[in-house]
Amino acid sequence: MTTTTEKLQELDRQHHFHPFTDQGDLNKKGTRIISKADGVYLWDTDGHKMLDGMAGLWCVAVGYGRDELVEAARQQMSELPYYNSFFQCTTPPAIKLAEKLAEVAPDHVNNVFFTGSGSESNDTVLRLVRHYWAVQGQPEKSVIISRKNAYHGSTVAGASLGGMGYMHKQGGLPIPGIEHIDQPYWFEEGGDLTPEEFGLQRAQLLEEKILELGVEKVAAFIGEPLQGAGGVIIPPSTYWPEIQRICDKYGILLIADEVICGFGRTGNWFGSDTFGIKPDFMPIAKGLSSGYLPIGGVMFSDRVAEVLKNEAGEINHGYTYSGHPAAAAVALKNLEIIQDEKLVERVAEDTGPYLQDRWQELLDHPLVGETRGVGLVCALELVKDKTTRERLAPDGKAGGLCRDFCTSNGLVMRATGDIMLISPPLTITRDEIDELIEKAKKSLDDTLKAIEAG
Ligand SMILES: Cc1ncc(COP(=O)(O)O)c(CNc2cccc(C(=O)O)c2)c1O
Repeated sequence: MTTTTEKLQELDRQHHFHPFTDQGDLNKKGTRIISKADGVYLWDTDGHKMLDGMAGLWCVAVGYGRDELVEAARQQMSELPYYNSFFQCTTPPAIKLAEKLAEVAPDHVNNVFFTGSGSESNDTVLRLVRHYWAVQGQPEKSVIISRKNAYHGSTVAGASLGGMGYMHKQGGLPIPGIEHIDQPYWFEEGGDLTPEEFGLQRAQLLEEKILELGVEKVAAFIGEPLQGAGGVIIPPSTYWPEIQRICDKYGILLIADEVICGFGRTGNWFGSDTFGIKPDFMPIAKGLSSGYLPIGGVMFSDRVAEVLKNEAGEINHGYTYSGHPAAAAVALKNLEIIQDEKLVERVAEDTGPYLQDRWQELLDHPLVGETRGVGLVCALELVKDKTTRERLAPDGKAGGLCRDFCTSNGLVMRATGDIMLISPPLTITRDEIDELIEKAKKSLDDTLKAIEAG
């Protein structure tokens, strides 16, 4: 008898192409169909329960099953399901969300342009940055410097700003005017340097690139406070202060991509607060609405707003769903929940430190070469040799094995290469963190046994 899962898998196989997927390979295996969620837990159509260590895709900040968000969507949809913010129009939820964002953002950042995703936010950033300089008589000041292994989305500009070579190969990217410097990834690339020496060295590559290109050509630098999809690469403490110094010295704009780091993930409202960055632009998405409805945005400083308001004339850019009222209403309620439940403070003072302490226990495992994390985002490196940091062969196999063991053990953990990542909902409790760690330990043991069995 064909089960519901099998029927759905067959339809999925016939019609549905998935993101970042080898579709032929997936069709042989069949998809896992996630059908229910509550709190920090997911269930698939076979009833398999999993602790969602990834909060969906880094985004479900307030956890699943929040009826307040459902009610916010229902109410807004029943009043006004959609209207745009073109033609001198706007809607109450878009206004109120913009006000709330200004309230929680760094003091000098009080302006937002709404989008539908993080990628659209970074496409917007590229156009606004270039326009900002052009209206001031410097149209040639258009190059944006980014990092290798950065992730800034999957649109043409988003993928070009990103530094993932395997994405650039599909579609003839990056587009002109985007440069990539080496990343501050000490574990893989630091060699014998101390993290502090390495952080300074990698930050100074920005100054070298600016001087190579000519400061009159360089518009901005873009970076995630910590690189998320690239493997939760947390820069050494010397990195961001040096980046900020260089941006200030040469007067280039600083773009802090807060799509993952925003809204409490690192123990502050923004990663920029945690790493001491003073951004001119902050792309946002994900935790903005806890993923309940798609919405993103670009927040920017008063200094930038002054030029865009008073010298730029009409900004010929925007999206149908910029400021979508139902998405904005959900995002507003989401931020109110984060405030009312003091989730940012909880991450900073309670569950964040607790998770980081427990996560460090994994360093005792023979497969783990490094554990790292901040707030409620963590990574661990799977290695063959803890001392030399030698990788396992072939690259990525151990990560895939560990991820699959996690899933069967009832835990969603992300693998990028041989780096294991977690980024759970901000509402996770200490007991649920204990469960996460125990399942991670069991999955590491299962992975070691499988590797030893060859
Ligand atoms: C820093 C950053 N900037 C922009 C984007 C693009 O956002 P959208 O996807 O909403 O267009 C992201 C998205 N980050 C992202 C998206 C999908 C998968 C994974 C993964 O870690 O597997 C990470 C991101 O992490």
